[in-house]
Amino acid sequence: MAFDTIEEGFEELEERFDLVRPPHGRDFSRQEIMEQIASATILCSVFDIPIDREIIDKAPNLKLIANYAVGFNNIDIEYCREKGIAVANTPESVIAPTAELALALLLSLSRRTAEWDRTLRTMGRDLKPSRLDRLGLDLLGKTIGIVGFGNIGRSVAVRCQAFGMKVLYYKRHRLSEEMERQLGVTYCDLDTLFETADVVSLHTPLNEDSRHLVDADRLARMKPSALLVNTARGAVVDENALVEALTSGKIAGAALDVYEDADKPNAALFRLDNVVMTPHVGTQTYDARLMMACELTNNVLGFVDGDRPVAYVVRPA
Ligand SMILES: NC(=O)C1=CN([C@@H]2O[C@H](COP(=O)(O)OP(=O)(O)OC[C@H]3O[C@@H](n4cnc5c(N)ncnc54)[C@H](O)[C@@H]3O)[C@@H](O)[C@H]2O)C=CC1
Ligand SMILES: O=C(O)C(=O)[C@H](O)COP(=O)(O)O
Repeated sequence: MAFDTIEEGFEELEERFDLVRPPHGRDFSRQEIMEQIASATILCSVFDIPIDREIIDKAPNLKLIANYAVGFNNIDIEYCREKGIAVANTPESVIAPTAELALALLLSLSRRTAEWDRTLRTMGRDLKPSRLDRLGLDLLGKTIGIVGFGNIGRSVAVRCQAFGMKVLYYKRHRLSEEMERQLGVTYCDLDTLFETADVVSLHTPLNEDSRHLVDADRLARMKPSALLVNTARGAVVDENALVEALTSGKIAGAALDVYEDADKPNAALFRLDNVVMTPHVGTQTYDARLMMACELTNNVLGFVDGDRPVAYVVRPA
């Protein structure tokens, strides 16, 4: 699939609206948005540019913010409510790709594929591992604890069950026992989850309850053999505490797609071999990009025409 095919997802927007787009291959900067937004009624936003009061106040005609992401921690939701600005996101298209990346990272960490790749490239054909070098971890029979059991968390659960893992989950509002039975998952409180799981995978949005949900105390509760996977948002984890836990052997490893400081990894992480890292690429697939474009377009058209469901985070006033 080529990039042009992804563009098809935005075609109806191009046809219907006076669309102001950034140059091919990059996003508008914050400054550019501030300069161009004065007459806009609809803003299509991306997760890494905060849509805060300062930007919103520059757009007196703004009626809808259509986020090109499911996570909306980049948007001042309360201020949108106050101003009667609707907000929509793209929940459907990100589920499978993000769940797949969580599994890709977990497998890379548990089987040390990134380490082996680096070593093999360095040593070349001379590499002949001894039978006890860099032993990995089987997932079969292990327990995964999923924190935040929404669309992506559940999708990760199903994939882990296919690997023969037991699934514990935590979310703020427990599922019914019948639903837990159907899904084959067990609810437990956060501390028990961190103490019991062989793998902890994070899938909460970033909100006031989840900021630093994984702190020094929770990391200290984990088994020394346990692995942490974060494809949610960087600030769900206290990254300094994580570096300490990884360095001191409190936990065995971490697989990270997101980072606390504007998605830039703490420099210490680069020196740790028990860490696998990707640069926030949960939805970096052709399929996801096309679907996200279609979902965003659908939200905008549904808002304007009122003829189809829209994935609202904040409904129109
Ligand atoms: N790495 C990447 O590229 C991507 C990251 N994400 C992140 O994943 C997050 C989850 O996405 P979805 O599963 O689609 O969202 P969702 O809304 O379907 O599920 C979120 C779940 O977390 C629970 N939750 C909310 N606050 C919580 C808290 N403080 N403590 C514990 N549980 C809490 C909710 O009850 C719900 O079960 C997004 O908000 C986004 O930040 C999403 C897509 C791509
Ligand atoms: O959906 C979310 O939430 C995400 O984190 C995004 O999928 C990230 O998407 P891009 O901004 O990388 O397009």
